[in-house]
Amino acid sequence: MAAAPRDVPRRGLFIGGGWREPSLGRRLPVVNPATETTIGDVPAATAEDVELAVAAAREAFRRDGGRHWSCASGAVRAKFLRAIAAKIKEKKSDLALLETLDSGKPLDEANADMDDVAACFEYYADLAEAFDGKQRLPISLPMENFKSYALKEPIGVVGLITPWNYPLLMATWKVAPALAAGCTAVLKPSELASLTCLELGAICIEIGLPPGVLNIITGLGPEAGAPLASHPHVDKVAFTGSTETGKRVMTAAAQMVKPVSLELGGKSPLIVFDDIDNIDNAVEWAMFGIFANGGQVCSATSRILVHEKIAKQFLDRLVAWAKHIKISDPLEEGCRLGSVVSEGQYEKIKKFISTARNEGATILYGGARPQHLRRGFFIEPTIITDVSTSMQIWREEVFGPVVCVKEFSTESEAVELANDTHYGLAGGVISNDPEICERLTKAIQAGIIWINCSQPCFVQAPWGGNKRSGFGRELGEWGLDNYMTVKQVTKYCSDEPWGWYQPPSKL
Ligand SMILES: NC(=O)C1=CN([C@@H]2O[C@H](COP(=O)(O)OP(=O)(O)OC[C@H]3O[C@@H](n4cnc5c(N)ncnc54)[C@H](O)[C@@H]3O)[C@@H](O)[C@H]2O)C=CC1
Ligand SMILES: N=C(N)NCCCC(=O)O
Ligand code: NA
Repeated sequence: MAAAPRDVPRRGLFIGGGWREPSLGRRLPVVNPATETTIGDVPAATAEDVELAVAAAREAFRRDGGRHWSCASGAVRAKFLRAIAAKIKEKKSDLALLETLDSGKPLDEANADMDDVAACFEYYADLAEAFDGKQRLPISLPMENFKSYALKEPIGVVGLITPWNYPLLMATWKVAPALAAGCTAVLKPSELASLTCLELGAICIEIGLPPGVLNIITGLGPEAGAPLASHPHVDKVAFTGSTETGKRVMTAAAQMVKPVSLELGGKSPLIVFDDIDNIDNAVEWAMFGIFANGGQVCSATSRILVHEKIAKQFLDRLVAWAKHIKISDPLEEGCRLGSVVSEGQYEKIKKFISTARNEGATILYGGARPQHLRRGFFIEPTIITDVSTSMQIWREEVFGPVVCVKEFSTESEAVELANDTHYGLAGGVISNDPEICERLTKAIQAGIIWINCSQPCFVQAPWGGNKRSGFGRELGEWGLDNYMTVKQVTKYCSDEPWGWYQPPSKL
């Protein structure tokens, strides 16, 4: 069922509008995690290539005084963004297939991701267009001799470093607003899943994006990501990934006083109250919150807090539903749980499960490789109970299909448990009582709150976290602001002298 290697295009680095072999000539294998087979390779960029990519982006930013890109009207840039969206739609099934082969995610999910990718390019095309009309809004001042307005300008050359869980979608969340704003960019996708990002390079060629506006360099974090984060000619870095790497990126950027936005890990809570009418609806959202994309979602609701009155019933239903999930080769029809992304991630998840067991938690369901799958990095949906707040499984991000469940008896206990984490990306509340929902919305320390659901994601709404989940917001209008700088313009509009100093005395 796996595609033969010939189905995976062989690409170079995408720099200055064309393909380029990496300076050191090295390539990295592409592994299909569902079959453990090598299906192709991608170039491994190093500092020399980063240098070339940043230079190409800089040249594109300034070319002809920015007339064709950075200073062009939003409508000009919107045209290119719409052309990219149209190509994504045209190539949707090929792109989704590559995404699945590279990452192990169910094909249905990869298809949905491609819809989201196209929608994101379209959304930022609309914002780019609307933006021109919103520029130079006057600022009211207390002195009528002065007139002032704010000019939003593209921040410059941006470095975009992205993860493997939604490879093309996470890149798009950055590329689309950055380009809409008039920035030029160097994208560094994750070495664990780079194929679809390289195909975005092919699309840029097809639609005639001006050379250097977007550059795409695949390679390892320390070799290709680090020199990008620390580069003196990169004006801003936007990063999504682990909290550890986020700290490194921020440290590197700090040396140049370079702004960063960081979308990092999470350990998000989903709180289920006992007033609900339909336990199965709650269970389904709880499942979607942790088993979609194999739980490899930064906002996964990986800690379920359930009211003690319904805990037994909830867990019985959760196990019943979990047993029913189709776990298979991700290309198989109806698959709902594919493999995790890599052997490293597989080993890491298994270690989390064994540590939970050793620390005294109960593996209520799952916890192992499914018996019918002999190859591939598959892990059963895993439900863990008897969890205490000092356990690793309560505290650390697993990034796999593993959820821990804890009971609570009062609302204030639920809030305390929900906030008992260094992270603050998302949180969910399932309750029939609007007042409970309202109180919890305020009480949960997180950047995203879901009420009676978990994980829906809309390009129009802000996305990002607090605490050690990072800062800055992607998507919506906020996503555009990430790539803009605000310039104050103030004009003195009077013929009268300012009158602060005494004029030199006349003879
Ligand atoms: N919050 C999220 O969205 C994600 C969280 N993770 C978590 O992180 C763990 C480790 O996964 P990784 O793939 O290693 O994530 P990572 O955070 O190291 O990788 C994210 C991106 O950063 C790049 N990178 C790595 N080191 C860098 C450096 N020193 N400077 C600049 N860029 C660098 C990587 O090449 C990749 O493009 C996972 O097990 C998971 O728990 C992983 C991916 C996404
Ligand atoms: N597209 C959906 N459903 N979710 C996106 C999650 C992005 C993240 O893990 O940061
Ligand atoms: Na891969």
